[in-house]
Order: sequence, then C-alpha cells, then structure tokens
Amino acid sequence: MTRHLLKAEIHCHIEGATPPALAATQARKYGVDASKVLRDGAYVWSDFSEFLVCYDAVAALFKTADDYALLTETYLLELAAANTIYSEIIVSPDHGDRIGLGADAYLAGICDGIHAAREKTGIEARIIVTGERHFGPDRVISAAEYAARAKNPLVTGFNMAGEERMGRVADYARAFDIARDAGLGLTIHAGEVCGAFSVADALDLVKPSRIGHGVRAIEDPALVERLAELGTVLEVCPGSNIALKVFPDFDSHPLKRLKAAGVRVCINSDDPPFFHTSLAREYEIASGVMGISDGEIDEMTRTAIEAAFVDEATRAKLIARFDAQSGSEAGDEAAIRA
Ligand SMILES: Nc1ncnc2[nH]cnc12
Ligand SMILES: [Zn+2]
Repeated sequence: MTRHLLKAEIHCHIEGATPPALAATQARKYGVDASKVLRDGAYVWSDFSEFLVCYDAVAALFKTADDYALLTETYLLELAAANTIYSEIIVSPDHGDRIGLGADAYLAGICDGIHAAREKTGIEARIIVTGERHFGPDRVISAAEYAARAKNPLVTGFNMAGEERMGRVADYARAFDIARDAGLGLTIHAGEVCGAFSVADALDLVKPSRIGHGVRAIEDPALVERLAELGTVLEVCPGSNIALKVFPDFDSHPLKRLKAAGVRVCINSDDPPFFHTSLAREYEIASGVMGISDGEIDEMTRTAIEAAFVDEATRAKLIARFDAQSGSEAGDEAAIRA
C-alpha cells in the first residue's frame, strides 16, 4: 500500500489529465460530438499517432480560461487527495492559440486553477511550457519565445513533447537555447517512441537536467552509465509506457534496472486517464507490481523534488515537508520493530 506515502510528480500534461467525465461535460457544453475519441467513459486510440490525435481532440473541448481553471483545479485536487505535495504541469500555448483563446488567457486559466487548489489543499505546482514537435520547429521556437517573455512566476520550465519521430533534436535545439537564456529549466521528451539515440541527441544538443521518459536509454548500457554520471533525472511514466506499448508489460519495464544502475529516476503519470491510470496508481504499480520498496519509492519522490523547477526556498520547504513525513514514518516503523 502506498496511500500513506507523500508523492510528487514533475511530468503531467494538463489536457492529458482530463477525466473522461469532464471531457463529456465539456463536449455537451459546446455541442461537440466527441464519440470518435470518447466512448463508454474511456478515450479511444490504439497507437501513439492516434493517441496524439485523441489528445488534441480532447484539448479542443476546453475553450475558455475558466475551462482551464476547472481542469487544473480538478487535477490538482485529485493529486492532493492522494497525498501529493508537488506537481509540474506541462502546458502548450499552441493549444490556447489553436482554439482561439490565445496563449495568455490559456495560461491565466491554468494559473487560476493552481492558486485555487493551493488555497484549498496546500499543494504546490509549477508550469512547464512545451512546444509540440509535430507542429514543426517554428512553432516550438515560438513556444520557447512565449515562455521566455511570459515572466510568469509559475512558468519555470520548457519542454518539447509530441511526435518524437518528427525531425531530429538538432532541428529544435534553438528553442532550447532561447529557454535556457531566459533562465528556464529544461526537459525534453526523448527515448519514449524513439530509441537510445534520441536520448543521446538530447544530452548532446539540449543538455537538459531532466528527460521526459528516457526509458529506452536502457537499450545502450554506455548511455545508461552516462546518464548516471551526469545525474540527469528521468521522468519515468510506467503506465504510459505500457499503454503505448513501449514495453510489453511491467515486468520488462526498466524502471528498477535504471535505478539500480544509478540513474536518478522518479514516478509520473503523463496523461493519466488516457492510460487508465493516476499518480496514486503509478505508485501502487511501483510497489505492488514492480516490487519496489517504500524506501526506494521515497528516494524517487525526493529525486522529483530535488529536480523540480522551483526556487531554492520553495524546494527547501518541500524537502522539509517530505522529510518530516517520511522520517516520522521511518521512526514509527522503528518503534514498531523495537
Ligand atoms: N507521452 C507523450 N509523449 C509525447 N507527447 C505527448 N503529449 C502528451 N503526452 C505525450
Ligand atoms: Zn509526456
């Protein structure tokens, strides 16, 4: 049981966190026929390309800043109820532009949702702006420029998501230069759909402190060693990887092997309802299915906080909160054993 463990995640896409019931409500609200992507309370897709299409269709059901505030608050309240103290939310200003809302209102809605959830539960959150790789290098550069000039205290990182098979990392490196110059933390989806070479490209050309997924690095032992030496944090999303058939089952998932090899890893939900999961379930899988001990799970949660794109005062507060709880439980266990 992992219910009692404090949790943190640094990789969840906001539209990907839409509960199917909320998507259905949004579709009714706007008179949209969502039956191609939402059936019997579940999202409909069968491979990575279809998943991205389904994702974009669900994103298009959110049309106002208030819609985004509701979505963000709903997601964070569920996390807080599962003992989560921190989340980093991946957002795409392109979605705001595509629905005609505009990036500023899109971002303002998400910030409202973060403030509302923090007021109710104390959960802390930050925003990572992402470029969508399948929209091409120019859009990804625009997303980086937008993040750089947003000067929004909740926007602390830059990412690139989307179709990993489109182009090479080099085509997008300029976007990361812009984000780096603006002082944003850098992470990039790699080693999910594409193999180890994409992780190597990311390390060579982006030099991020974290990589989204990165799990296919396991195909290259020298690369695993390099990740461990660099201390690059992998934002691992096991349920997503199984749903998208990156690995056939949890037994063959490399989370444990990467950790054992000294790579810094943490547990994340990615697009939870699309993959029939939640952060709470990901922790349960790590424990009950992968056989990872509570102590090791705590190490991964601590890694997420250590790697979070927050100011040092906020990090210190989160670490103190985390250590106080995991420490007191270690103390309780010792008392039980004595
Ligand atoms: N798992 C994933 N990989 C790449 N892009 C995404 N966008 C949303 N989820 C994603
Ligand atoms: Zn992702």
